[in-house]
Amino acid sequence: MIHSIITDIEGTTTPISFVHRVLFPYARERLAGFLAQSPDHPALADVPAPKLETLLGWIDRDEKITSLKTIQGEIWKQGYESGELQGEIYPDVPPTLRRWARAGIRLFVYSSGSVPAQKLLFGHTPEGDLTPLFQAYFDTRVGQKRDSSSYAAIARAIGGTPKETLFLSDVEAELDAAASAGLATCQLVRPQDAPVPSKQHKTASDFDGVAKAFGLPGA
Ligand SMILES: CSCCC(=O)C(=O)COP(=O)(O)O
Ligand SMILES: [Mg+2]
Repeated sequence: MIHSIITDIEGTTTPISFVHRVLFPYARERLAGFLAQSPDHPALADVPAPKLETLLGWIDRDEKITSLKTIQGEIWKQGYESGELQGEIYPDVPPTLRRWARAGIRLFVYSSGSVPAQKLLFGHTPEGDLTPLFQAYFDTRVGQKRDSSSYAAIARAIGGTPKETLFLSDVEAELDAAASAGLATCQLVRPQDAPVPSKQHKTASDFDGVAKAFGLPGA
């Protein structure tokens, strides 16, 4: 019986194209301005000089480095607050999350994006503010998403039994790490994002498929 669900963002609730073609370029284009305006921002302390080139390289290699994720989140904040950015969510996600929350299932987010960036994305969707649906948010400060210790730490933080906690992601290595920590897992195989379907984990093409696979409230 699943009592808690932890969801990834990119490729799971949100198209990969939105992250790579909208969010990342938005931050990349404004990075030099951010460095000029906030040279003493604490997240820059861990960035080796030359800072602009280092950060641009990290973005280009899609490095999941906490200081980069913090800085991207700071830049996206201006975009969400001005209305230039709106968080893209797959249409099956909001109604299914609402059904699960109404059934008493506790909902959490774990993404490489910073917690403030996660809240901005779910707080500014075409369906309105989805943040009240989630009990807590986790990012790389808890550990990297391919390390099983990250899932063990999240499971301890949220309480309950790991096997009654379901982790949703499109990335098999993340699901392997979560399964090693004893969590139930399901791979989202979104046709638009074209991931390689796992042979080790249950798969679903949308959140309603997750509901069917685990006997949860669905459409
Ligand atoms: C918080 S939205 C931006 C997502 C992001 O920066 C990222 O690197 C995607 O990571 P995920 O762990 O959600 O695949
Ligand atoms: Mg993902």
